[in-house]
Amino acid sequence: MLTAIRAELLRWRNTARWSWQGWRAAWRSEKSLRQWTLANAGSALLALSLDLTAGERALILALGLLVLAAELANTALEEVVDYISTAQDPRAGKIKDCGSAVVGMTALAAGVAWVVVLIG
Ligand SMILES: Nc1ncnc2c1ncn2[C@@H]1O[C@H](COP(=O)(O)OP(=O)(O)OP(=O)(O)O)[C@@H](O)[C@H]1O
Repeated sequence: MLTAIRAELLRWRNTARWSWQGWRAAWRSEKSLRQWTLANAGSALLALSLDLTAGERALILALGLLVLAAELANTALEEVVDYISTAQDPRAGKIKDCGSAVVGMTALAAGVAWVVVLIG
């Protein structure tokens, strides 16, 4: 039992380490991740300083993190496409454009949440 718990803790530690590695690699190469992180920090600061309910704050903070997650997934998609081939192909373009649209949709969701929270 103790061995199984130890193995599971080790697995979590490795998962956290590899996730951090992924974040750092994306941070180095992706200007848009850095820009979204900055925008998200501003949004989070605003959400924490305004007189919002806990639910409203939770929504704004969670959607902000979702934008960053989408940007990471988009980066992963782009890397996979370029790893397979850097040749021009409409399917490669479609994959990249859909990845980009995922980020756009999450950003739109965060924007809509802000508008509804502020205006109602
Ligand atoms: N291998 C490819 N084949 C066809 N079209 C491609 C290919 N690679 C990129 N494109 C298209 O070229 C345009 C620019 O894509 P690219 O990945 O270079 O943008 P990017 O500036 O790196 O995007 P992001 O800001 O999301 O990192 C997109 O419309 C994309 O679909």
